[in-house]
Amino acid sequence: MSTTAGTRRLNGSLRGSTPTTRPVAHFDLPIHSTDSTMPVLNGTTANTSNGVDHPDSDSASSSSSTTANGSQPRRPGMSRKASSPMAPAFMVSAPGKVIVFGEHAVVHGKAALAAAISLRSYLLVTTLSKSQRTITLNFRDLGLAHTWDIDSLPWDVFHQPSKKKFYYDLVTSLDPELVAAIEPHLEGVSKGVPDEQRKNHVRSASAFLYLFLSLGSKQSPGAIYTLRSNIPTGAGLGSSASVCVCLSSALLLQIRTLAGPHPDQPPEEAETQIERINRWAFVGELCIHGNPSGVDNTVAAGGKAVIFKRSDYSQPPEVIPLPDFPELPLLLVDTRQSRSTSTEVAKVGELRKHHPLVTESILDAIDQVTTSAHSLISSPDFDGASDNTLEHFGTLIRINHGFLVSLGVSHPRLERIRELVDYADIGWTKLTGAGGGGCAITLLRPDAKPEVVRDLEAKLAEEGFSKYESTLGGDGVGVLYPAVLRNGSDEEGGEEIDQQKFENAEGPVGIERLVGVGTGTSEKREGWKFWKRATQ
Ligand SMILES: Nc1ncnc2c1ncn2[C@@H]1O[C@H](COP(=O)(O)OP(=O)(O)OP(=O)(O)O)[C@@H](O)[C@H]1O
Ligand SMILES: C[C@@](O)(CCO)CC(=O)[O-]
Repeated sequence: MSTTAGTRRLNGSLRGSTPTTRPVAHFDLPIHSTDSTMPVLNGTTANTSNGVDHPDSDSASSSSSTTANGSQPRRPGMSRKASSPMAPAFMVSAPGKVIVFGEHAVVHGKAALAAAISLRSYLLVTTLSKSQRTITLNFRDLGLAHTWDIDSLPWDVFHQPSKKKFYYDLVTSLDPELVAAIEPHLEGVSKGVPDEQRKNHVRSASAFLYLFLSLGSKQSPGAIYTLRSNIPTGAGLGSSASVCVCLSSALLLQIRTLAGPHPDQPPEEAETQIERINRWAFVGELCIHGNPSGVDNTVAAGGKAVIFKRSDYSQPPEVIPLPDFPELPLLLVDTRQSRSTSTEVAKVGELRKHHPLVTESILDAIDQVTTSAHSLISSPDFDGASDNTLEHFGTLIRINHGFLVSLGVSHPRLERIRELVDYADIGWTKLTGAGGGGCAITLLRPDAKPEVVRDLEAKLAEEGFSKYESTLGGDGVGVLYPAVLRNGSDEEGGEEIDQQKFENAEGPVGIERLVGVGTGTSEKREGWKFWKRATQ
């Protein structure tokens, strides 16, 4: 199989260039919809005061609180129809990822090889009527619901001429003054929720607010941002990056700065849109992680598989798309041991500080492993199904895991998965993502007997591990605008994905069945459009 070998510095065309004309979305985004059938979500406005939850107020429970035990809060009410919303509801979706080679090393400027998975996050944006001046985060998986008054947010700080960033800017670090301006607005988020859980809520809320204040304005329409994800949180599968790509693309669409996606869109133009989304998703990742490399959001935005390297953080990364990344027989197993990426990344940072030479050698060796894998799949006679190729690839997987153990980012539960696979002698295993728990990938030997694989899977289940079905190398960020799936003919109209249906969809299968894109849906339902990464 062939691979495109050309390295491109993404963003190059965007960096520092101020477009003379403001790009207008090819999207047909009506600002003042007259669609009176659109449900208007009203429960949000009455319950806020300067964006702080009122856990003891009756009304707050419906819109701006998180239940103390972390269970799903009651959703924003849908009881009353007011004036028409400012725009129809729309949905965006982005995939998670697996890192096949190079996690952690990539934070320190080395290469990584990563691919999109078919587990995805979905964000429904429901725009409110003109009089409703609030924004609500309704992040169902976390049980986070919070509402802010738009007018009470620190626009003056974000819009100072020396601070103001534009949608086409390259932002590579958070501005401490802007972070400080947001902090008071995070104080009311999920008060009363246990500390560990609350930290997750605050991280997600801070990513949202930073992006909303950077990209929006005081005139932004009120909206409800409802997120559901089929990617397990904190499992190494890029859940945070997928969420950040959804937020970034939704906000950029709302301010009409994205062209497409469109089936006839020239690849270079699609690449520019992906990059624009990716840049702001990285800013969201900075809020959640502290020190991300950007590989996760790059894969979540552009999909497929890539080699990624960022040696200079003030510059865009080098990204080499791998359009013909092979369909590898991978087993994806979750330890169900949650951890935070920022903690694991910090551990390696500490190790590097105390043992600079040794740590640098390990990181260099991981780089060699990634380079070797890249050369293998780029070679003209590469055959992803041949025994020799898989043996070579598998050995690299095993070696990479060993280095990650040396860096101190494995976990006894990850080692248990590896041990069980090694005993069964059916493949090569490594942790994927940040480690410290999370997921492992196993590349199965071509001659692995189905009954042995079945026995292993049963054993893994018995010991409390779970397994995910996922294909690699799928689409990146996509849009369903408006949030209507056209199942039948035009005369029959389409099925609208409204707030209630989205919130009530049961589990991953129910969500995928409703939205029509993801692992269990063999083909995407009509209406979804994806920006396609240029491959040359
Ligand atoms: N479904 C979700 N809804 C809202 N926020 C989420 C969701 N999933 C993840 N997050 C945010 O991302 C954080 C977890 O990110 P973390 O990087 O630790 O895990 P990950 O992205 O799954 O793993 P990795 O970075 O190793 O791939 C959470 O604390 C939360 O702030
Ligand atoms: C551990 C890490 O390399 C991968 C997390 O998916 C962190 C990063 O690249 O940001």
